[in-house]
Amino acid sequence: MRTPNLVEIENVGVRYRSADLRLGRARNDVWAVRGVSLSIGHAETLGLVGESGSGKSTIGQCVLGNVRPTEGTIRVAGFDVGAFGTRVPLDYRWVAQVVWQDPYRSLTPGMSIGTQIGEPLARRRKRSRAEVATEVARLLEVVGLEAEMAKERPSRFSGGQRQRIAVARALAAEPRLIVLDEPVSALDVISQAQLIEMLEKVQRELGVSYLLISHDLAVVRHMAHRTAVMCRGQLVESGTSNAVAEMPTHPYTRELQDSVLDLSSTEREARSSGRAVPVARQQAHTLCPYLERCPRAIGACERDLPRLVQNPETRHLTACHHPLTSPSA
Ligand SMILES: Nc1ncnc2c1ncn2[C@@H]1O[C@H](COP(=O)(O)OP(=O)(O)OP(=O)(O)O)[C@@H](O)[C@H]1O
Repeated sequence: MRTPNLVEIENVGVRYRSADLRLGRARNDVWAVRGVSLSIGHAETLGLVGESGSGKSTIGQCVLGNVRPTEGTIRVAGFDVGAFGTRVPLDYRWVAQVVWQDPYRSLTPGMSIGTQIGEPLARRRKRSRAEVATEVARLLEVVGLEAEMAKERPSRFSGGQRQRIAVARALAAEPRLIVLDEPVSALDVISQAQLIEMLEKVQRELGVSYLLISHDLAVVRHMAHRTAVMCRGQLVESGTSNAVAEMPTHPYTRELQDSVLDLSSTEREARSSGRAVPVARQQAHTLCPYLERCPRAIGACERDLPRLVQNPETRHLTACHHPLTSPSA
């Protein structure tokens, strides 16, 4: 039976054990994400935005089955992904694939791209060499490259072309979901636009879903049907991409929009003045993750963790005691 959502993430928390602690010293575990609930529909793109360290990649790794959540559940196409052991089952590799920011993470430098795209094809089902070659040519065409390029190695290609090859390799597994972890941030503006257009075309034609991880709200707005905003491991706002971009209700989302670089204005200010960047006061995520930087903080913010509630005007969810569209904003 086809469920309404391909991906269901419920109340997920991930605690990393500190790797560099020597025996005899107290553990200093880090909750990278806490209390995160998200869903992704069939043929839908969910954009996950937030500054560096907000927990986006951790969510992506959980969805891929590479990181096991400490708490909560993750279901993807009927797989209980959160319950996987140390090895991701092969069957699940045909469900979820990834394209990294740096295509060299997905591509092997010394191997022709045809061999690399063909490898999952041959493993997925029995095919003759000729069938694999035909399918590789078709996939290259799907991502806007020429069939003859199959015999070339990755080093011959530009960054944008390498990302197309990485997408073709992911598509060879015939996945239902592709995690796109900062797929365009290493590219120039023109290559970014071309890659986004290609990914959208692939989605329309194949019905694949995307989890798009990015620090760039503009890219996410353009490509994602819905946007979820993360701040220090917590979800602070989510809704349709247009609503979140046009009428952000969480002050952190507004700050992200106003940031030109991948640094918050507070951090830029702090760095230029030599002040220390404020660190989260609470590890247990019992208060708003944005509290110490928020220009709109009120008494309630010092007392309780704001829950995600639906904004009556914009219809999207915001976890804020003093949201931007409240009457007193
Ligand atoms: N393997 C790990 N061990 C310990 N801590 C980790 C590990 N991976 C991530 N973290 C910590 O978890 C938090 C979230 O990191 P994560 O990479 O998920 O954030 P992000 O939003 O994807 O950041 P970036 O955009 O810089 O990749 C950070 O504080 C990070 O230092």
